[in-house]
Amino acid sequence: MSHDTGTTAGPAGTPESPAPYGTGPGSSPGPSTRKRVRIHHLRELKQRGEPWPMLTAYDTYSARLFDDAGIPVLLVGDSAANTVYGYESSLPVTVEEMLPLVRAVTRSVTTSLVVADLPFGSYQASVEQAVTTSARFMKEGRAHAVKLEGGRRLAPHVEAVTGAGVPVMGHIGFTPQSEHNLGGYRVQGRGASGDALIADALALQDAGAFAVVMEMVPAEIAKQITHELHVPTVGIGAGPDCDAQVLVWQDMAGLRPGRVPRFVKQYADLAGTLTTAAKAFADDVRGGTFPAPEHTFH
Ligand SMILES: Nc1nc(=O)c2c([nH]1)NC[C@@H]1CN(c3ccc(C(=O)N[C@@H](CCC(=O)O)C(=O)O)cc3)CN21
Ligand SMILES: CC(C)C(=O)C(=O)O
Ligand SMILES: [Mg+2]
Repeated sequence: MSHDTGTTAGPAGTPESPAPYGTGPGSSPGPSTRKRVRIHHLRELKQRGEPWPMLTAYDTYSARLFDDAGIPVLLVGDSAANTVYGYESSLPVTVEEMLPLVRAVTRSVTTSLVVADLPFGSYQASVEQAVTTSARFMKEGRAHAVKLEGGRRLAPHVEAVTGAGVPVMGHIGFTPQSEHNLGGYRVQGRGASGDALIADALALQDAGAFAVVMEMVPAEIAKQITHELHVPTVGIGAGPDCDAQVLVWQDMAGLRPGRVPRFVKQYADLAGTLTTAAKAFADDVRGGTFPAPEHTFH
């Protein structure tokens, strides 16, 4: 049985109720004219063949900027383990560390749909644990949806969480929380394992997932899965044929120090900009030119 019509997406979208986004590249309608992005809008974009962007966000200023820039979906990723907390991998981050970030982002947006990434160990143990943790992210974090990693084995969890009224985004391919089981940061679904990946994607859709992230998957497999699913696919290192693309914002904006994965495109050099600004501030303070009269109260 398919649960994909969902109970949380509201009335089905019609051609007469266009999505708040999807008016072409570079479109950025003003905040006052935009309504909250809903799951049915994302499916309408898929039906129209219009790719959409997703970015991570972990704090208020970035969330407000991306909301105003017309990014329809923001993910409070467990990549916060790396980008916020400085852990070596995403495994150590906890629900207690993620919840305040989710709350900060949902408090800051008017339009973007906010997805909370469930951290490692907070949902795998049982369907009950998955429902309980998801409810915390909705109730305390005010998220609009949750995301969890895993394929067929997690289908019962996805079905239970969806049944509880919480939209679920799946995540297959390279799933960072399973790094040690997968043998490191490697492309998944090459050769014969491509069939397993297709089965995973279909199982998540049948369990009620409203979208499926595919990370580090060969482009041909990602294209096939995208055509077979009626819910949107979101690629990260999964080629150009996914319905949507996601990047970690500090990777995309060049804030992350050091080498970035092959799937990242850097659209800015925030690391260079911030370093230059910090050095200029330090020089001004040391040289006695800051604060100037205009920064001073009398
Ligand atoms: N800042 C950040 N960006 C991410 O994309 C990200 C996180 N953090 N944290 C959680 C996971 C970890 N992810 C990662 C991290 C590293 C590679 C990586 O090093 N990939 C290499 C090797 C590929 C291979 O061996 O085939 C690459 O060049 O893409 C990939 C995904 C994706 N997620
Ligand atoms: C990269 C995305 C898909 C993610 O799971 C994260 O940021 O944690
Ligand atoms: Mg994640």
